[in-house]
Amino acid sequence: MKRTGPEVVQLVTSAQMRAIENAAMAAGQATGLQLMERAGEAVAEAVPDWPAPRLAAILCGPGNNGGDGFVVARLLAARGWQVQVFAPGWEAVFPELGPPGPVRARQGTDACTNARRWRDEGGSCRPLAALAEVEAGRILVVDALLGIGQTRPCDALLEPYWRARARWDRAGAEVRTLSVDVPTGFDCDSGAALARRPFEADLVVTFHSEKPVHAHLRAAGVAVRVADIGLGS
Ligand SMILES: NC(=O)C1=CN([C@@H]2O[C@H](COP(=O)(O)OP(=O)(O)OC[C@H]3O[C@@H](n4cnc5c(N)ncnc54)[C@H](OP(=O)(O)O)[C@@H]3O)[C@@H](O)[C@H]2O)[C@H](O)CC1
Ligand SMILES: [K+]
Repeated sequence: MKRTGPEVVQLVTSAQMRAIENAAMAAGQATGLQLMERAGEAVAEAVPDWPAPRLAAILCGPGNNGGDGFVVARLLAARGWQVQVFAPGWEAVFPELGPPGPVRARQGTDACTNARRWRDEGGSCRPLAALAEVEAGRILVVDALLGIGQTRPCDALLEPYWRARARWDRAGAEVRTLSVDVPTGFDCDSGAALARRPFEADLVVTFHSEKPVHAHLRAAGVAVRVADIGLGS
């Protein structure tokens, strides 16, 4: 987080963020894949070191936010977490997800590279509806459904999570939540809700600089951490 004064936080819009990323990539400072790996590493570093048994339920959306999620899945599995990925739109990479649905991940993206890497290293994916089968226990939910690219209502994406979350809470589960970059259900530049119940994160890990939505979240008492992913000042 860049401070131009003790109390002033410089916010960047989603368009400015993309311009910064594109400029860094064009200057050869980093590739998109390297930026995504650094983003995933920063999120994994923010994960509490819970004692086992501990499940990380990683919700991976169809864009590069979901790509960050596949990096986090790989890193947490390597650290001994039980990891389950729930990934709408990735049927082309994970046939076990069944026939394609309304959400489609684009092929040939950095996210797709990480989705394939998760698959090739033995990882699997389940539909979001399979959250209903997750036993109540010690659960970390990583929200990598939508990030700075969300633009329209996403209640349908979040509904399976809220249904499972109600069951876990009734069963007394210990649930912690972490959002990658922006909680799903918020517009990055206005902070406006894009869902009746946006994802509620205990912690949001964003990259390079806060966006306007983060100022709203901090004002509402949500913890926001800014990770440096090597995009310079
Ligand atoms: N190298 C990089 O670009 C890095 C990016 N980081 C991470 O990337 C995201 C931004 O990724 P982006 O793909 O631009 O956007 P999102 O992942 O947030 O989502 C866009 C995709 O989701 C679809 N979408 C949008 N709204 C909805 C919705 N309500 N329901 C379903 N699907 C939705 C959208 O589809 P369209 O039809 O709108 O095209 C896109 O497919 C950023 O937040 C970071 O997490 C890395 O952190 C750094 C490197
Ligand atoms: K997110």
